[in-house]
Amino acid sequence: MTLHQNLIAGEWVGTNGVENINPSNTKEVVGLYASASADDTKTAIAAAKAAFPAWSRSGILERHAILKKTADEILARKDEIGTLLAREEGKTLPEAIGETIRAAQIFDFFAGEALRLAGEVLPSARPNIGVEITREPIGVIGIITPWNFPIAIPAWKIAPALCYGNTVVFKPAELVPGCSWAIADILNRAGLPKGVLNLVMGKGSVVGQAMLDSPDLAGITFTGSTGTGKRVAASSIEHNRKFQLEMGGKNPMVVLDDADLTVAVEAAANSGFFSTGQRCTASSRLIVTEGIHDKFVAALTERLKTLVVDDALKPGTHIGPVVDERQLATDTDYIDIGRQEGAKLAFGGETIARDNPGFYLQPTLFTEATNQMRISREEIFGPVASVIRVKDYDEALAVANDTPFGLSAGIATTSLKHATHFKRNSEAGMVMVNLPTAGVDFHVPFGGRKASSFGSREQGKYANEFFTVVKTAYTLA
Ligand SMILES: NC(=O)C1=CN([C@@H]2O[C@H](COP(=O)(O)OP(=O)(O)OC[C@H]3O[C@@H](n4cnc5c(N)ncnc54)[C@H](OP(=O)(O)O)[C@@H]3O)[C@@H](O)[C@H]2O)C=CC1
Ligand SMILES: O=C(O)CCC(=O)C(=O)O
Repeated sequence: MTLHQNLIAGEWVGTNGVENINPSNTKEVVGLYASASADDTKTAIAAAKAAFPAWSRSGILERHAILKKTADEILARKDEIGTLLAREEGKTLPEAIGETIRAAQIFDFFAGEALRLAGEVLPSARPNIGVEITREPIGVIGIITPWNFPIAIPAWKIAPALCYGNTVVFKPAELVPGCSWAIADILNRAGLPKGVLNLVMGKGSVVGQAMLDSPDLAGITFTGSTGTGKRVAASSIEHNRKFQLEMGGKNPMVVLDDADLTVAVEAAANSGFFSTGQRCTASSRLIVTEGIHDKFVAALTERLKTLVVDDALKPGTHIGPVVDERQLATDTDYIDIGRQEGAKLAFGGETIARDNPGFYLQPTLFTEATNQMRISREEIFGPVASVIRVKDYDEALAVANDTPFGLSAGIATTSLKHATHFKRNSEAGMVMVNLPTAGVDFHVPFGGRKASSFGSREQGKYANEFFTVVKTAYTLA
């Protein structure tokens, strides 16, 4: 089997490989991917540092052309890369192709942004002096990504980093190196100069830790668990560098008495269970007012019965497998915790055997949950959601905001008054009205509040707040 190597200083290197396993069929090896050492990581950081002066002064047409070429190739290969994504992560093929198209759109967007780099010229408060305000790249950026969006999250960190003139050391999650290798290969062939993007696949405890320990990274952008996020924060404070964290969510979906039942059920099914619930924007807290509660639970349960859990590549599959054995154990542990806490198991709760050995779990719905239970407070990251019954809108809003997290929040209602009030008063970074809590656009800001996020927003033009630093220059005329 071909070994997919790391890209360090423009060379493909690495001899030892790790098997990338398909969670839909654990007998299938998707590919063999190199595993970098701490020393390889230091070499990659040194290469990025050496490449920074030239890349930071590169022309905007060069940056535009490379990002555009990358977007075009990803789009042209969407079926092939989408299939790879589905095989390595387990989301269904339509979801995986959709994510691949989104990655292409992100590269395309930042190809355009490279042509729109701008500053400001202001008169000084003093006569005969001009003031220029510009944004400069910050240096070498460390990018650490999770397994749940193997191409979109790398794209939305790499594309702006390069667009604004930074160089990159990129460590994807060891579980899903395939799509990241494909991006590095495409960017390399699109003409990115040596050392500007370095791919270091390998373990978080080795490669990721070597990045955290380096004094030469000017910034780290991270998406993943709260625990690792805190390590990124602590090491960044120690090394005086910028950092940006996207971590967990415990996103509420409020359903009011006046909701359109079909809209509410579709939004809840999508938020809670599509992509196997493995989205930081997933909703696992369905907060439902008394008048619609029983009808909503009955309709959602009927909807869950129609969802097919099977191999990610099989036509007709709605929910693919859980990503690996460890995450499956987390999910089933939480299902046990929910039962012990006294929530009522309304649907699912069991692992399922399919033709191929894989990590298949029924979509699982609890009712009679309270917002104090652990299943309502901790991120599960699987296809498990609970219904919390509330009296009215005011209580629903209070429960929705009563969480350590603040990434996304949804409401299903036909009341303009409640929708407007919820948009203003939800303590989340992203609010959805009559839409799932997950599934965001590629060109607008993404991020949360409280324990969900730290630092400036990702995506869209707001990405420049992290990837650049402002300079104010005064000139005597
Ligand atoms: N907000 C989100 O989008 C996500 C949230 N999560 C949450 O996190 C839980 C655990 O998932 P998990 O994959 O373990 O998340 P992690 O935070 O461990 O992984 C995220 C990234 O950090 C890397 N990493 C791990 N340890 C270190 C370290 N010491 N220094 C630097 N980098 C490191 C990982 O590498 P490697 O994988 O190679 O070890 C991976 O690339 C999930 O159940 C879910 O609750 C998970 C993924 C995404
Ligand atoms: O909801 C989405 O489309 C994005 C979610 C996401 O980025 C995540 O789960 O990490």
